Amino acid sequence: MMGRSKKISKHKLIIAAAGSGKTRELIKRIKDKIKLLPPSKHLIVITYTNAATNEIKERLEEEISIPENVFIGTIHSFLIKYVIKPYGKILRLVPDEITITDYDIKIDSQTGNQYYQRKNQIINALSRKGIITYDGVVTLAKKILKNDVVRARFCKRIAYLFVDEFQDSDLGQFQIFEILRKGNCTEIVLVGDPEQNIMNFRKKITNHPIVSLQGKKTYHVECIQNNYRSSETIVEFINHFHSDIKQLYKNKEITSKNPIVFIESTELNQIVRNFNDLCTNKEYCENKPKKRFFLAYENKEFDEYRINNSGNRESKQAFKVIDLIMQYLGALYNVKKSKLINHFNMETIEFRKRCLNLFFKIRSDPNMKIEHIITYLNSLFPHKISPLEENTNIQFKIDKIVEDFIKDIQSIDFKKNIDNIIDDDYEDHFLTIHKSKGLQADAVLAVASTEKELLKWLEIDKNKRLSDKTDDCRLGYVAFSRAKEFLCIACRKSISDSTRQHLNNLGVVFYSDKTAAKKDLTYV
Ligand SMILES: Nc1ncnc2c1ncn2[C@@H]1O[C@H](COP(=O)(O)OP(=O)(O)OP(=O)(O)O)[C@@H](O)[C@H]1O
Repeated sequence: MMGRSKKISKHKLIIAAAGSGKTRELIKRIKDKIKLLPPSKHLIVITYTNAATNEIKERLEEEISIPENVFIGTIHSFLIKYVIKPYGKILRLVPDEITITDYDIKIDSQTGNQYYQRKNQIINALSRKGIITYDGVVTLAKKILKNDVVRARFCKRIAYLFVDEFQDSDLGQFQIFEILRKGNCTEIVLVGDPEQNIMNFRKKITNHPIVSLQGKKTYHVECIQNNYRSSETIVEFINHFHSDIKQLYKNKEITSKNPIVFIESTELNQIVRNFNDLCTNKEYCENKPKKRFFLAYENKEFDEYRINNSGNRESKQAFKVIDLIMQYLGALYNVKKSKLINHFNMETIEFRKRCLNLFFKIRSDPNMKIEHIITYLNSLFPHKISPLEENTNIQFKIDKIVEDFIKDIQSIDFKKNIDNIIDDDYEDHFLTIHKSKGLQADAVLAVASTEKELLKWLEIDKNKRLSDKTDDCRLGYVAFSRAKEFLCIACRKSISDSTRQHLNNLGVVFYSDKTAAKKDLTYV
């Protein structure tokens, strides 16, 4: 609590953990400030990615028309528009023609300051020639802003600055925000989550300002404690790992109480199989999850599974019908089943929809003639099966395949499979944890490659989490907090008794094929 005599800073640092609705909060505050924005001043929203830029623009546009003096974009595009283009030439720091490249300068065998000095020399030499690298944008902007007149003008122009995903700003970017704060003309709102600072591999910052600013008076700190994304069990679980916030479960629509499950296998195919089985096992997962994330530090973690299951990545049960249709389509179009989607050049979801149309068409008329099915297939998919094939052997073959196809489709136990059939928007996403940031899924499987990595994910000591330079602790938090209803964890190496005990203390339940056999579970 602030003492009475202490002035509360007009600048705000909003700490908002996973699933707290940061974007919604940000948009609300931006809208409020747009109302107060004089036409001669600007409001700036800094985002971390182009996708985030588009999302904020789209969501704002749903409610208001965005005025000309509102800028939403990455720090780089902001600095190019507001610093480099207007002032770089006047100060003769860049020539008339400039080219911005995303080329990254890599220098070997030099460390620390030496590395940065050398890198800056190259960046400066290139920018004098009009070639501005991605890294060079911030460096050049800071150089331009050293000029007192330019800095004062720049600061005066900007009335409001919002920074989304502040935890991902590096020191150079933070120095720009500091220039604006010290300029005293700008009100600043920084929004972020210290526990989701996972971009440190770019530039090591031991004590990121999102942490250090919390102990200072320059920013008034606000915490958003609500979690609108996850079930009560998941909110409780992820609370163990957040260093600043204990979140409150707020999405009362998620009533399921699915446990957090540790899958005991170390073999990837089996881990994935167990996970998909658990997703359809009401004892563990009340509602069958439609969107499933498979997360690991590296993409290649799941390669082994994906290669073995290409074209059929999804759970066997959910895709029995689609799989059967694909088998026949493969035979009719003379293409390998796994190559069909590519062959038709279609999105997976679109392809599945058409398969289902075909399914319902065949089911709708038990006496449908072979040539009608072929005509229908020709209207459904971009390549033709010609019923007038001159070679009668081939024609006979096609007829026979279609005949068997009809029989098989008719014989499917409709009631038993209908849930799976209409499950056409079932989605599997294999992602690195980094890529999953900002996204959410009904069910998440997070696979650690070693016990050491797993233990980092499960670290509950705040100081150890804060001093983790590798991001591993926070990567665990990001992975776990993507889940709405169901979270499973696994490890590719066997784990020790003490790790089991730790998982146990965290309320995690264990699952293996043996557990299933013991319980004699029947899957949906
Ligand atoms: N005020 C709210 N009321 C109800 N639902 C909300 C509210 N704010 C957000 N949500 C919903 O909660 C979910 C999580 O929100 P969102 O993805 O914006 O969180 P976030 O803070 O960006 O999380 P993360 O940092 O993990 O990406 C979304 O499904 C969103 O629609």
